[in-house]
Amino acid sequence: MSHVKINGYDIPPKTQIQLNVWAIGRDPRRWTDPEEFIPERFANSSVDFRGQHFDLLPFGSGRRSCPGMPMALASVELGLLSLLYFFDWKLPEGMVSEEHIDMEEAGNLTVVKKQPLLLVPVRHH
Ligand code: HEM
Repeated sequence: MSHVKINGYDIPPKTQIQLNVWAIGRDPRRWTDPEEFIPERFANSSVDFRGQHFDLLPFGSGRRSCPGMPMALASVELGLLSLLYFFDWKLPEGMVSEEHIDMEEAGNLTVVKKQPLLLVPVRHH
């Protein structure tokens, strides 16, 4: 690739660039209440996750985007569906409100929950 200039920044050939998609996903100029868990925000939205909209890039974009996307979608949807369809979920004994769930994050290049999520499954099917 040749030398390019983007937004006033010089990018020499062979530079590796890391996009901060975490920050894009929490940008209040792009998202309403970005820190809130509102999955319905995607229900009637034209923003798609397959790499065509740069507001949301869980699988990257372009020719190096994730080739495992179909497998990832099937695994996540099937896993989540099974957990939600077959079980109700209770807080562990001693925890009275979901506000007590520690949502602190850890990590740097990838982010994980600092404390594991502890819930009690109650089978109902
Ligand atoms: C929810 C699950 C997954 C997420 C969020 C995810 C996300 C990503 C992202 C963000 C990239 C980098 C794209 C870029 O550089 O622009 C990537 C690359 C890649 N992913 Fe995934 N991925 C997932 C699951 C999978 C699975 C299940 C496979 C294989 C079975 C897979 C195989 C790959 C490979 C081989 C690359 C490198 C592609 C390249 O550099 O050309 N991923 N993935």
